[in-house]
Amino acid sequence: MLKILSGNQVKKLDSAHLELKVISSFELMERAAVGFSNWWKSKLFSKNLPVFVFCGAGNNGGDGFAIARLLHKMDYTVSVFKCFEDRTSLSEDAGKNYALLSEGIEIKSWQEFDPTRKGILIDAFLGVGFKGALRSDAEGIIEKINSFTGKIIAVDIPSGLPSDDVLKGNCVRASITVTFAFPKLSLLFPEHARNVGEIVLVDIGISDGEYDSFSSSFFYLRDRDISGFHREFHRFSHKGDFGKVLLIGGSKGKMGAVVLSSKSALRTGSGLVSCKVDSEERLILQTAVPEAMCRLEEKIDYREFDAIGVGPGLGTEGKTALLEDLFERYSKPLVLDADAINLLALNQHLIPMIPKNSILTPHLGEFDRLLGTSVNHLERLEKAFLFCKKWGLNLVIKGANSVICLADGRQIFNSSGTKYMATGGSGDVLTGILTSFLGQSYSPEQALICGVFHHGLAGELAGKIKRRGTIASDIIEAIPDTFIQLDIS
Ligand SMILES: NC(=O)C1=CN([C@@H]2O[C@H](COP(=O)(O)OP(=O)(O)OC[C@H]3O[C@@H](n4cnc5c(N)ncnc54)[C@H](OP(=O)(O)O)[C@@H]3O)[C@@H](O)[C@H]2O)[C@@H](O)CC1
Ligand SMILES: [K+]
Repeated sequence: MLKILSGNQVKKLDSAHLELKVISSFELMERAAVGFSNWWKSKLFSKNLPVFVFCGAGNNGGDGFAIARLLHKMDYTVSVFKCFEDRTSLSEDAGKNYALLSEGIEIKSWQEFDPTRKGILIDAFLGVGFKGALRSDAEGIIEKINSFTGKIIAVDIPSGLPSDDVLKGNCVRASITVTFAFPKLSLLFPEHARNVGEIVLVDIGISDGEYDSFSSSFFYLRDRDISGFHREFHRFSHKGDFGKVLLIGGSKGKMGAVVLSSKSALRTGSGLVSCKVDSEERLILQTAVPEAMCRLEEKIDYREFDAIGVGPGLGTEGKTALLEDLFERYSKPLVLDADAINLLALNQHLIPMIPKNSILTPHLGEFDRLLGTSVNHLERLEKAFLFCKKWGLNLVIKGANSVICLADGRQIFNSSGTKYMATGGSGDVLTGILTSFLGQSYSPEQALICGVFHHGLAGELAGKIKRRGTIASDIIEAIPDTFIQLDIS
């Protein structure tokens, strides 16, 4: 997993890398620009569209000059718009790249830019070196950039966005942000989605091991990380190895939730899936998911099960005793979702009884009900951190870039997923996946890392075909393909 460092650590990481690899900071900037232009090439942007590169005086601007040079070489019509006065001294590497701009590249001042022109704008005005409140001259530049109606692509971070904090002032509204080495923390906050757009991560050759000496509790989860967290099964594996799981949920009018969770547990590989549902409603489940069994007795021996997920469609009315009884009679980590979380919010005295290392999967509304409203995502992350540490629990804050908050304090941002997953039942699918992995003897950490990533990937695969028409059942149908895509047997 990639560590997410703070803006202040970026310079130190760079210096450490330059020392280790004996390359110059100029070469590192060149790698960033080459990485950007390789991504650009892959997007096949039309050469009929002129490219406007807004460059500041620091190294972010230096990236911009280098990108302008490389795109010009690729036969694009490139103009550079200087976001600084002629008397301003540029950072050393920005100065070198400015001097390398070839003749065919038009160089103008930002005031001369006509925002009604057609083209693509590259924002290399301010990067992670932006500090404090925006100066008034910078405000004007950002307003000018944002008045452009075409596509805006931010280099490293949209100008004006602080790398580790919540946006307080004005900031470039990019539709794509191409970020170097690791995604800056603030790119992953939901309140910045309109400024950041799609995130593209460009590798600049800093290996994972080089992050070891930097401390951070934030991580970024990518597809290459996943196979290392999976368990392997062999020829002699039997149904029992794949786990016997129980899902508790489903009440009148809410049976769909447990239908989705149980199907998703089966598609994730569970050997045996049983459901504890209201007995009058059982036919719905048995018709929709014939592979699942119904357990209708009042007092189930929970110890029969390798894993239990509770909450989808459960309802809250008269269900507190069920939860309390479950906590008393089952000691393995549980998956708690939806109404199980709502019940905990209403009965906070039950929280200390939750089996250690259990997993809670609130969406933002459930999170607020459980832990109170937060003014922003940073506060939400802090609340989750304190909650997980205090009670020895794990929690997923669901959303774009869902965050896995582990009991040991690490917070892992997921990279898979799509806007098309914002559909009813998507969370019930995650509950099924997580319960299934726990039942296959994955540790809660393994189950979370694999489960959250596979869930997002299944959504991506379904969304590619169904777009806005994606429904939770499509996500379930795509789960098997995620194993193929990640080459997990
Ligand atoms: N490993 C990596 O990730 C690599 C990183 N690289 C790149 O380097 C970037 C970081 O470069 P950096 O440190 O030079 O700072 P940068 O973002 O250009 O900002 C400095 C400029 O901002 C200005 N400024 C500051 N505050 C301001 C305010 N409140 N309001 C207005 N202006 C303000 C400040 O002005 P000054 O205060 O000096 O007058 C100065 O002009 C990074 O984001 C990435 O793009 C790659 O090249 C290679 C590998
Ligand atoms: K920028």
